[in-house]
Amino acid sequence: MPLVGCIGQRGVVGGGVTEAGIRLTGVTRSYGDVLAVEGVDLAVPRGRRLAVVGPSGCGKSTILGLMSGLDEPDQGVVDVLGATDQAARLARCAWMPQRDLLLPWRSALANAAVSLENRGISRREARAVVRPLFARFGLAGFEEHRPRQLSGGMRQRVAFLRTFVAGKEVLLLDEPFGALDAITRAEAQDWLRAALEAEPRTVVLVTHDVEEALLLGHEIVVLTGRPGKVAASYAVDLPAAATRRELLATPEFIQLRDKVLAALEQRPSAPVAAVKSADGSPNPVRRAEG
Ligand SMILES: Nc1ncnc2c1ncn2[C@@H]1O[C@H](COP(=O)(O)OP(=O)(O)OP(=O)(O)O)[C@@H](O)[C@H]1O
Repeated sequence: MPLVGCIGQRGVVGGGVTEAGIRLTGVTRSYGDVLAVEGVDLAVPRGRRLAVVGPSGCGKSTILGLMSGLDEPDQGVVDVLGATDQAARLARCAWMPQRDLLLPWRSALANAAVSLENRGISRREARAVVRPLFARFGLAGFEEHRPRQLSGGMRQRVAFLRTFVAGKEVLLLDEPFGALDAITRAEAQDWLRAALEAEPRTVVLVTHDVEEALLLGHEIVVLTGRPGKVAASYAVDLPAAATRRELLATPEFIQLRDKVLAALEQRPSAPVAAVKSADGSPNPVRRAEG
């Protein structure tokens, strides 16, 4: 599998996937006096990738926690692949946090295999499953290295591999590259995108980085400041480009980035065409206009 192939040219939201993925309807969650998110409506078609951006503290991680089944809303419904009860949501979701949380005493291989072992697969079998994936994840030759012997980008790849082999259909990625320097982060984004193109999952990515949202999401949702509400959403429909640099320089990329930034800063931007969910229904969010 090429790690970075031809980038851009994603199918638009509405590209024929009809199965329900994740749907939040009227979701509100408070922590004591703090109203974290209010009346959130979101839909992620199965097999698609939603990027969630918003100001710090607006409830992005709260939304992931609700999807994952680790938390319950005060109001509203969280449906993950047809399941609304907490345990069933937990069973469907794998979570990748910002920090890699690798076990320092375990090799990269043993760390990546941990999620399989947690599912009751023997250590030997788990490692045999994970080992061939190391090359595909750009980690060949580093199987026996301890986390401290790996670069930040490599550690994140091991963490992602661990998340990926957990066998869950939904991947919840909470600022997975937030701790990486700019160059490593760019490589990690290209790599993750290629990995998800090769083996699609239903993905929700929380990020502060608008470029990352454009590069990795099929759709982007912008939240308001706390309490987080959906302010706008955008389909990501970019032209084909041979390289990341070319893609970032296309008028489509620049325009969309400006629209998302404008929505984040709550300043006017050019009108945006309505986005449709993959099942053909309008995604239940307000659009940035103006
Ligand atoms: N378990 C909790 N107990 C109390 N308050 C919480 C809890 N989880 C979140 N909050 C509060 O809810 C609000 C939303 O938090 P959340 O972490 O979801 O925001 P975020 O958008 O992910 O933030 P950041 O971008 O800074 O990571 C914040 O004010 C936070 O302090």
